[in-house]
Parts: sequence; structure tokens; C-alpha cells
Amino acid sequence: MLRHIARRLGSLHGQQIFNGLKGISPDQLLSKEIHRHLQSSLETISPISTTSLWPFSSQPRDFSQPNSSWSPEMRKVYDDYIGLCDTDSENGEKQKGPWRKLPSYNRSIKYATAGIHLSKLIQAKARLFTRNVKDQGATFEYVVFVNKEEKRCVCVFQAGHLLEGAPGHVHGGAIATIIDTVTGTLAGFLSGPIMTANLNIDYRSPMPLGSVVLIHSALDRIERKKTYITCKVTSTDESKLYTEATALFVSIGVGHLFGSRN
Ligand SMILES: CCCCCCCC/C=C\CCCCCCCC(=O)SCCNC(=O)CCNC(=O)[C@H](O)C(C)(C)COP(=O)(O)OP(=O)(O)OC[C@H]1O[C@@H](n2cnc3c(N)ncnc32)[C@H](O)[C@@H]1OP(=O)(O)O
Repeated sequence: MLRHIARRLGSLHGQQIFNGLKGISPDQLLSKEIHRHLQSSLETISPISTTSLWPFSSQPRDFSQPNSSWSPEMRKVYDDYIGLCDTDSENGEKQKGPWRKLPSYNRSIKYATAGIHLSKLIQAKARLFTRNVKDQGATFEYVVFVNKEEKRCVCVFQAGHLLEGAPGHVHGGAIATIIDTVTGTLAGFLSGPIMTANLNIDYRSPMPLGSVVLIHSALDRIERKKTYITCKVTSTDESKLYTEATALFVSIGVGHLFGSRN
């Protein structure tokens, strides 16, 4: 069972937050420490220990694909970045691009319960905050492209009409949410499992509802367990600055998800 979980965690490579685990084999994942955490957490959650611990179907849906709610501007920037990702040339050869599109799912990990076994109802209903409204275009339409070499990412974000704060403009909490998501995705990509410890935001100009903006995030530095990320939100032509932010993410052991602080 433990090997099964480790394999499942290993297959989280498609999941942004665990991209930093790339290259780590299931056997390496099963270090003594992780083995101890998984063992002790499984002992306390016997009702689920006999069921599958993987919440996704084998082909989880990627919600960051173009859809009919995307404005021409959103689609154009998406296409521009897709053009900078790996492509198949006419003779069938792969051409390496500096950017990579990350998939975006609507579920987090079912059993990240901070030590509490969530009810089956909550497990079934839990959805990632930014992907919990089915109505396309109503809230967060976004796609993240990452540049591994430059340790930075760009998110193309279209702010839907249900994100209103000041009349006709995007709520500051919604802006904080997407910044947390994008900076957290980059931190997770670079450092493995992390949690937000600190997020500082300067709102420089109001963002009209329906805007398409770029969220540029870059690694500032890594110090021991701390990954510092900087962030700027601009118009797609980068002439207008909407928001600036800095974020600190602290690396967590897999045990943190299972209720241990180590
Ligand atoms: C969890 C992962 C989930 C996986 C999900 C996968 C699917 C993802 C899908 C899609 C991606 C979307 C991406 C989302 C991203 C969003 C993430 C969030 O919003 S997370 C929710 C909000 N955050 C919390 O609820 C944290 C609550 N706080 C804690 O759990 C702890 O306080 C924690 C982990 C932040 C720090 O734990 P300690 O305090 O035990 O860590 P110590 O080892 O003592 O500290 C390490 C270093 O960090 C500094 N530090 C800790 N907290 C600090 C702070 N607030 N400010 C400054 N420094 C701090 C300490 O001083 C220490 O520094 P020195 O190494 O000694 O220099």
C-alpha cells in the first residue's frame, strides 16, 4: 500500500504543485521519513486504507484549455506562448521550446486533511478554489506557462464577471487568490511541496472585470526551506502595471499533509 501511494504521488508530475518532485523515483519518495508519516497516517485513517488513495481518474481534465469564453486577446496570448513551447516540426522531429504549458485540474489531494479524516461528503465535493465554478468565463480563466531555465512563469488570466469587488472591477481577494496560485505553482515547480507562509500585495491600479492580464512570477531566491517569489501583474502589452507582490513559500514534508509538522 505504501509503495502504491508513493507511486501515486510520483505520478503527480502533471500536477503543478508537485512538479518539483520530478525525477524522484517512488523508491526515493519512500524515504524513511515519508514512510514513517504515511505509515502513521494510515494507521489513523483505517476506513480509507483499503480504498484507492488517488482522487483523479487516470485522465484528469485540464481546465486550462481554450474555451468559448476566452476573448480574442486571451486566445492570442495563449497561442503566442504555445508557439514558444515544444512543437513537432514538419519532419516529425520534436523542437524544444523554452516554455511549457502546465495542466490545471480542479481537485487538490483528497487526503491532505491536516490530520483530520474528511467526511466522504467533503471529499466528494472538494474542488480547487480557482476551478470551482462550472460556468465557463464566470470566474478564473487562466493558463500557466513555465520557463524552467529562467525559473519563472507567466499566467494568462481573464477575470470573469463573478469576481467583482469595486464596481466593475476585480475584487482584491480574487487578485490575491490568482497571485497565490501562480506564485505557489512556480514555487512548487521549483521546490516541491510547499505552503504559502507570506504574501504581500500592492494594488497599483484597478483591474476592470473581463480584463486579460499577464501574471509574471519569478524566483527571487531559495534559502533553506524558504522559496521567495516576486510577481507583477500587467496588461498583455505590459504597458500597464496592475499589481505587484512578493511571496514566501515554505517547503513541507509530505507528513505536513497527513497531520505531522515535520
Ligand atoms: C500543501 C500543498 C497542497 C498540495 C495541493 C496540490 C494541488 C495543487 C494544485 C494547484 C496549485 C495551486 C497552487 C496553490 C498555492 C496556494 C498554497 C496555499 O495557499 S497554502 C494555504 C495557506 N497557507 C497555510 O495555510 C500555511 C499555514 N502555515 C503553516 O503550515 C506553517 O506555518 C508553514 C508551513 C508556512 C511554516 O511552517 P513552520 O513554521 O513549521 O516552518 P519552519 O520550519 O519553522 O520555518 C522554516 C523557515 O520559514 C520561516 N517562516 C515560516 N513562516 C514564516 C512567515 N510567515 N514569514 C516569514 N518567515 C517564515 C521560518 O522562520 C524558517 O526560517 P529559517 O529557515 O529559520 O530562516
